[in-house]
Amino acid sequence: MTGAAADPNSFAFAGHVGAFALDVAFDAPPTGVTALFGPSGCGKTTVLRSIAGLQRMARGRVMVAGAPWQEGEIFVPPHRRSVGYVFQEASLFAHLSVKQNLLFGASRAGPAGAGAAAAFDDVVDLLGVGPLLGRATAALSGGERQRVAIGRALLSRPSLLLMDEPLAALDAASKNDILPFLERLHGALSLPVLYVTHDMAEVERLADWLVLLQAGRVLASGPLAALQSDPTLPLAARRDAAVSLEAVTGAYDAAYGLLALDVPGGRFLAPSAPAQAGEARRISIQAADVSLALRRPEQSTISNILGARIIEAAPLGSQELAVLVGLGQDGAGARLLARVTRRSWDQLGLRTGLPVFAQIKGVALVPGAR
Ligand SMILES: Nc1ncnc2c1ncn2[C@@H]1O[C@H](COP(=O)(O)OP(=O)(O)OP(=O)(O)O)[C@@H](O)[C@H]1O
Repeated sequence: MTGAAADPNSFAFAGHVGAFALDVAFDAPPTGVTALFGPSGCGKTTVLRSIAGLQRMARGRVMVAGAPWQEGEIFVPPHRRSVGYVFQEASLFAHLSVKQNLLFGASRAGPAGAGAAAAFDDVVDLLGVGPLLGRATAALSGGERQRVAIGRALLSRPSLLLMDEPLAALDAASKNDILPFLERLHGALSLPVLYVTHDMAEVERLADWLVLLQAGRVLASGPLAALQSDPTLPLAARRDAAVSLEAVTGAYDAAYGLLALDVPGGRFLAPSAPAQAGEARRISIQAADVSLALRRPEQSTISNILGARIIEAAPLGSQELAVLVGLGQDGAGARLLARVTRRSWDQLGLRTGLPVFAQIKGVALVPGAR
């Protein structure tokens, strides 16, 4: 369970809550968003509560930034753990204004000083809550309440931010309002965030690292793209199975509104608003939009046709396969999933190690700057 070299965060719990058995162990990188993803009832909230010390499992180990919060006889009580906790429903103090709610968070961070004042302004800016400071919390929308709750959690200067489905209670419009703030947060914070969700679109927009949970166990954990592209994991069987890749923008073709996006081993073209070259952008490619050919197709309407090599395949039911390909002649580039029928697999004689051409029908730019 050793992760990144610098102060990895590691978590392990085993025990029961009522009849539910939990047995998990995973690491999270020192900064960035780790999504805990899995079906309802798989234990996501129980894991967060155990990390916060609100739940004590029979066995547990919690290391945050190199400090033991739980290990053997050590059990740091919840109020001594440096966590910010954001819940599905923002629990703000109704008798306090927005500013007073935020200051309450800051008061938990220790003595106020110049640094604390700067942090207050930064957090207010980051979350766009400046215009709300004088308001009563009853006068806020759901999305605004969540932004204040996140701000309050951040101002307590936590070593770890826990977010339990912070968008689940919001309607689609409020969700879309708040996602850009979360994305900004992602870029600006140098602390680890554990983010519980069962919405894959949120994972794709916000997460760098993924922990897949199922029935109280960890199915897999690792970098987002590595888990998304693993044809043997349940993610690959979803109709919306997709791989997120970190691309760098190239030239913009204004005549056709197409942006070049470079990834290791290949270049994609995607419809886009004008963009500068040399910017990091996350792109998403759905497995259902990737097909494979033995020869480079000519006279195709598909403009993204890249040389690749088959790395691995796994059955999806009885009629289809999830096929992992690596871009480039040697297959060492970025990895994509292709959903192909068993019939095509047999008729083309596809197999591991075979060079192919991947035809990619749709390349989506994931919203939000990376
Ligand atoms: N206090 C409790 N007593 C008994 N069982 C509990 C308790 N808390 C949780 N459970 C059970 O433990 C299991 C895991 O619950 P948990 O809330 O961690 O799941 P989850 O993955 O967060 O689910 P959801 O996505 O629906 O929020 C569930 O079966 C739940 O019913």
